[in-house]
Amino acid sequence: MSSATKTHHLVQGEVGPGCAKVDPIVVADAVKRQFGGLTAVDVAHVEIPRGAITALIGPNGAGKTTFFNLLTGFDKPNEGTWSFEGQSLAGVPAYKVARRGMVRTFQLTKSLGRLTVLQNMLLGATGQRGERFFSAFWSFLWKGQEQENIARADDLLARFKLDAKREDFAASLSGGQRKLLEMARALMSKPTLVMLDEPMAGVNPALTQSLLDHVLGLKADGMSVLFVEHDMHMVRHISDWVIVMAEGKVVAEGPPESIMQDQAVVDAYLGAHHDTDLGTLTNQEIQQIEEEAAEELEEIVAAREEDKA
Ligand SMILES: Nc1ncnc2c1ncn2[C@@H]1O[C@H](COP(=O)(O)OP(=O)(O)OP(=O)(O)O)[C@@H](O)[C@H]1O
Repeated sequence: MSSATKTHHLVQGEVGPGCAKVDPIVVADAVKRQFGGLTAVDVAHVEIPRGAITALIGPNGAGKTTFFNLLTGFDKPNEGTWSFEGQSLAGVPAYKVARRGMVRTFQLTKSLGRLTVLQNMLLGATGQRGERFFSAFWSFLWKGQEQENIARADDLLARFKLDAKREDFAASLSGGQRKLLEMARALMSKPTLVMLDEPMAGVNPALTQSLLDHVLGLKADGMSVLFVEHDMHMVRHISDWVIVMAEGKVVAEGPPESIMQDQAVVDAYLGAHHDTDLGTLTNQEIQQIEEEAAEELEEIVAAREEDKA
């Protein structure tokens, strides 16, 4: 078992919600997303540090997944600006965001389970709705460098110890192996910022350490990581920085050891979950939103294809 080497000195000036980072990779300003009368995201200012592992935590419905979707171009805010590597990303579609180096993981949906592990990495097959969506998404990124893609996929499968599963249906993988496949797939496009959506959900405790090691490995390879997670063990042990959202806003941020004792954090959780443990929340909502995001991307892809025709 390896232990996490924490990255320090991430902040410039005072620590608190919206504080400036020494070297931010993402900067968001006044980003707001409303659904009808509900304000899901209302982030005044936030900066994600480069070269570090940042956890985005908060109670169910805090707006974490919506914020993920906004940053990565899978959803559009009502207002606000944000930049990645110093360049504005407002209005940039998801596949272009990914091409620029900001990639998020996707949960392995039912239809992707009917593809092999290698096909999942390449996502070249067509047929099912989900497959078409991914195929279109990734083909924009890659533009037909098939041999290179297979070589890269094989390297990644070996690194994530999934090479023996190469020809197996993804549906036959365990929960932990699926998470590894999701991570490996995200790395296909050589990202600089990897955004992991609940990497611990559905993972058998026996595989927990291996998963944590792989996330630490991303940082060791020079990538920045932002993850949404309810598993406080993971947050405490591998994150260098924690950002807390509640009711759409950033209510606290800081290093994990101090954030866990922060009154604003305790209040944010207790306010929404009087009877829930920090570590036992469900990820049902995230799945629902991902499906909605997938539908939206499909529309974007369809619109692009119409443009080309
Ligand atoms: N497409 C949508 N239509 C209507 N309401 C939505 C939509 N997407 C999200 N919401 C609402 O926005 C709020 C924020 O949801 P979001 O899923 O971003 O929170 P979260 O912090 O990721 O929660 P969880 O930890 O449970 O996944 C919730 O009240 C949710 O019901």
